Amino acid sequence: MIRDLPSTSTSAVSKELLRLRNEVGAMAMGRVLTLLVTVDEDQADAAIRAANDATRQHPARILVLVLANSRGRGRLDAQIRVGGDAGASEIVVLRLYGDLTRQEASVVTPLLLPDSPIVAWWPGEPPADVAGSPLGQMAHRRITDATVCPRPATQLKRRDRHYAPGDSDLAWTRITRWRALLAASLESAPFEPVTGAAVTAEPDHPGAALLAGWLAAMLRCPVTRVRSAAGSGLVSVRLERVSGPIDLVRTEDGTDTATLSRVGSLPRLVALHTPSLAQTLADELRRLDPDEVYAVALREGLPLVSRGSTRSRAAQAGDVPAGPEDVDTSDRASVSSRALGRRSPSERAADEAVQARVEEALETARAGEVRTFPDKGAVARTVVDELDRRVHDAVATRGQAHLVLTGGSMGTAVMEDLAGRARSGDLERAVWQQVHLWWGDERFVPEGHEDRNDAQADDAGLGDLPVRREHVHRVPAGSDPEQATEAAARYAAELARHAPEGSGVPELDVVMLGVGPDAHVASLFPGRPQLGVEDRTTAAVGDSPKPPPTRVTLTLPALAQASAVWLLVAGADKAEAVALARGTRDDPQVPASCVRGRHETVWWLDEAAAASLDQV
Ligand SMILES: O=C(O)[C@H](O)[C@@H](O)[C@H](O)[C@H](O)COP(=O)(O)O
Repeated sequence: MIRDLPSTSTSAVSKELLRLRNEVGAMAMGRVLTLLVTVDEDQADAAIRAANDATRQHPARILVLVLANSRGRGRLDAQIRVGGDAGASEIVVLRLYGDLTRQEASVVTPLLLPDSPIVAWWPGEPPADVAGSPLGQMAHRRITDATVCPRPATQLKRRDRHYAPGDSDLAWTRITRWRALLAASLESAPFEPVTGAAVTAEPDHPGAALLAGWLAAMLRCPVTRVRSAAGSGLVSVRLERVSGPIDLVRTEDGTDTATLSRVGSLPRLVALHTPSLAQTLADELRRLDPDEVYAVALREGLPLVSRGSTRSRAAQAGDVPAGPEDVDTSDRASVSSRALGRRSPSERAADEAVQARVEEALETARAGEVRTFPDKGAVARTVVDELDRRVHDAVATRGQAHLVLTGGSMGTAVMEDLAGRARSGDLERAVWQQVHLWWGDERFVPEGHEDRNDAQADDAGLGDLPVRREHVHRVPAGSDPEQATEAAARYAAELARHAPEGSGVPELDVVMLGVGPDAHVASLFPGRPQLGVEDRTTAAVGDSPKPPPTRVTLTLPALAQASAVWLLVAGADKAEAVALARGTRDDPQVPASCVRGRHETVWWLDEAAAASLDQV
């Protein structure tokens, strides 16, 4: 049934909806979500069809706001579709004219279903700040589609800059099958790390960019984007491993299949099931919780992806597959997704099962791995072993390394072990002379005062390290609490002086953090305002619950830029804090739950500090 309401009002539309509900029956009560669609006139029909098809599995009220001519008198033309081709949904098309085109939120508010989740979808170019837009602020989930926008790379940068939990993009949804196939390919022997990856696709392909970002975040290895010809879409992915590459290469015969080849097994043909717009949207509507893996791929992985060469040059160099492997195509008909028609629920469930395993692995990796040792000394020795390796890697690749030290007894234990190795000649001088040392926090007391973290490091043997004096970056000292803010600013300026263009801190290779019994890290204490600082790399602390009261600390944005965050914890008095921090995430009452490295987070624990972990 279709009911047209020209030059109407939202209250008239609301009344008509109610009348139709009674006329058409109780099915209207089965709505589980409100889908808000904002679209220009020329995309309206396609968007309505896709939204209607996508909600066949999720009965919804679909409010389609068509921004017609923004000039002239304000007017609202409405059309209500229920039953028949509207399937299990009810569709309300609202054509806005004049100044109404700038009042989307006030037009739709009276038509929202009470107590039902709201999903906003922009089939065309969305506002720059999606979550901050009037409709974005109303929605629990916000769906954009960089694929259909001009300059997709710019769109992804905006998605990152204005990201809020609940955002996702259909370019990401479309590569679900590629992600499932790649994840599955790593699920069987030989089990070995991926040492590098290359994603080949046409220039500015947002799905390829997000796929590359996901690989960079998940595999924590170098990932390169290789450019194929314009219009070639997403072409292939290569995962490099010691035993040989895994290649997923789309076939070029239009059957929506790919060849998956890996050392030790015959190349096989797999269906790609490239989803239609409606299927892609339906996939997105199945989940109302924030898609954190998308956020990781977009915000942490994508910035790590490097720009490679063209496909032909990379293929000549053997860095990417030249084309699909020769495979036995006799059973192609049974594999092509066109032959399969829509994916069977079991196949979709299988994909999702693999995705869930991969995402669980990713989440564990992001929460941080735990390494437990008999005692504090063993923790310190192993930390220094690994630290020396990281320093060598960083100096070998970038010519320098930046380490952030911690105070406390763990900080002292690490420094004592380092100094011992320096005195016995076990620290390679030429390498460690390129190392810069910083502190994660400092007590704001006079220079040389025994309470200072750097004074305790000096006492532990810092001067024996083959580190240049000018590379030891001490937080400015003082005694007047009023000067702590100025000291924090000077430390921030010193960090910025050694930072790459546009960043506030140097490329921090390893940040070491002690954890207090209250789960504080650096001088970020539970519930304190410094945890909320987003626009500075350092902050002054005036009333530390742990003496001395005045301090300077790195902030979470600074710590979050670290490649690796190592939490060094020993002692039974920390066991509860460790369990708490590992059992939650980004809780300002648990500062240790708010820090993680871009590539790695490791909890280095003695057995006493790990004692409560198995009870989480
Ligand atoms: O500035 C500080 O007060 C210390 O740096 C402190 O934050 C320390 O790192 C933790 O309390 C863990 O101490 P332990 O290393 O002794 O466990």
